[in-house]
Amino acid sequence: MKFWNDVPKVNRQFPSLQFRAADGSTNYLSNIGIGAANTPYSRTVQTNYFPIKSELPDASELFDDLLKRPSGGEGFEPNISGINSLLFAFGSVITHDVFRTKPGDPGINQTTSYLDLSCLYGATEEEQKKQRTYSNGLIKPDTFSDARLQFQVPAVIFLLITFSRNHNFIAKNLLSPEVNEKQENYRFTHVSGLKSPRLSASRTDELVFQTARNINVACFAMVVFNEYLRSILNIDVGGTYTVRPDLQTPRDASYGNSVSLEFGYIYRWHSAISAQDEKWLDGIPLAKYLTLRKQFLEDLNLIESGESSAADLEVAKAKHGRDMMQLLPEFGITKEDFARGPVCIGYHRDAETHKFKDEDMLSILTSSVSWAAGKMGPRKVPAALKDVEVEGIEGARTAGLCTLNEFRKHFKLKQYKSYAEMLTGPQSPVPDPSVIAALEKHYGKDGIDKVEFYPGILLEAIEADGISLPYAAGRAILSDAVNLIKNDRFLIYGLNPHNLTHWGFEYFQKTGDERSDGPVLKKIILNCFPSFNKPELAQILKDPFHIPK
Ligand code: HEM
Ligand SMILES: [Ca+2]
Repeated sequence: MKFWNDVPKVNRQFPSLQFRAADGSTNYLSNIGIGAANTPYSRTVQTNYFPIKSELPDASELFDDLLKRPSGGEGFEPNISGINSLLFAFGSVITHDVFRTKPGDPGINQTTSYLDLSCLYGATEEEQKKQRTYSNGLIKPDTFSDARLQFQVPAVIFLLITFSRNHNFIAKNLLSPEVNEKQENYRFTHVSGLKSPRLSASRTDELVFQTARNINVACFAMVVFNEYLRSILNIDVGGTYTVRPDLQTPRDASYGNSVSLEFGYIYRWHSAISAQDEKWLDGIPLAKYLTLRKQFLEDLNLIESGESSAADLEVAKAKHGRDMMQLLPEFGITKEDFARGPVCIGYHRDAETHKFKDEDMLSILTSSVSWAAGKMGPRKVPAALKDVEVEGIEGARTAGLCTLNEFRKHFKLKQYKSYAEMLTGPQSPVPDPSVIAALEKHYGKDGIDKVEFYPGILLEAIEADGISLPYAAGRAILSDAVNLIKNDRFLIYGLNPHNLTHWGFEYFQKTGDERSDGPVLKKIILNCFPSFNKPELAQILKDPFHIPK
């Protein structure tokens, strides 16, 4: 038995497969498709609740009565933990990295179930190609792949673009003489006459691109561990306690990861949107855009299912293009902006450099640090997101998700016996009678066991600790984070100097830089905006997801 156990029975490390596939496949070789883009979501909780769908509450009325934040700034209350809008902008980058529900088919995830910056690099080979320059491992400046994000608040886009700049910063460093020649023995280039590998220019590009991508994803993961998860758990961001799974023993698991439908709902944190971001949302014609997009995607589904022809595809694309062009002026976006890739509302790329202005990016990122995130709970979702939420509620029904009590049972939490119990918590010792009345209207007088997982998960009483999430969400989110990270072989085994180079191994870590005191996001921003690398900026970014005291 002793000898038998020495060799892992499912081999998890494969030195020649040190780069991620564009679509996330081959992360776990015993099941190469697990977590790949365009595969089914998994289900976490089994349900015994199969209601007649037509008898369920009307989703639009549910939103108006239970989810909608009173408008005009009245409904906003700050989150007591002092967290800011930037935390949720980063949260949005994370959630869109792992959830991209197929319109019209909520069981399918169109992106990779791994934290791999798929919103930046693309979630398929085809999408990735569009991001690359195919020269020296660089990607196209200041652009990103996932067009869903272009109608999000600018902080989300500027965070993603910071990681785009970080990629090119890394790629340039890998090819510098200090790294490529001195430290890595011409790992990336061929120099005739020297003992260096015979690499073509395209092989150099591929090696630098993929290595830079791995280092960039390591940086992203490090912000998740060092700043994001610590802020969520309310652990001192400057402290030494680590939540890095690759430093814990045993470094095991890696079954590959397939995110679940339920977690895609748990992470819909629209109720935390800041008052400033809510105001911004009210100023854009989001509903018009979503209607256009829905029509287009329905057309695409008909084509995919064989009900329409390839010629119809061209017609649908041309029509969508025309419709979008008409809408652009309302968003303040020019045709030139749009032609250069996904846009950022209110901001323009320079015609020559194709880059956003450093000042614009930093102004948004630093303002978001000082904007309070919202308190969660009933009636906290900005009205502008009504269509998104109605679609969400209906999608959860189509997918046959469980009830709130079934979800709680799975996570070994007590099952509620009444609406009052569900709404009572440290921050709401006396539940709001009008919320109870609305629940009775929709789910019946004693309908607690019928409250659907979604929107139920948004309505529960919120916790007093961490970032004051609703109870079940706060409990479950950690299970998801652990699986997401511990089942990714690149994060568990791949963060080493052999895969990432010695320079890269130092760069992604909190203490590997000359600014050893700081969080990783601060380091990245200071590196990517060198002319703004000043003590004032460093101070603002020291604890980037909390409002400065
Ligand atoms: C003002 C900011 C935001 C806007 C305008 C927005 C908008 C949207 C829209 C339009 C959708 C429908 C799916 C799609 O993207 O096409 C969506 C879904 C979603 N949102 Fe947001 N959102 C915002 C902030 C956030 C934040 C802060 C989070 C979490 C930290 C979040 C998490 C999600 C998740 C998990 C989904 C489901 C994604 C999927 O399954 O495809 N969103 N949001
Ligand atoms: Ca991903």
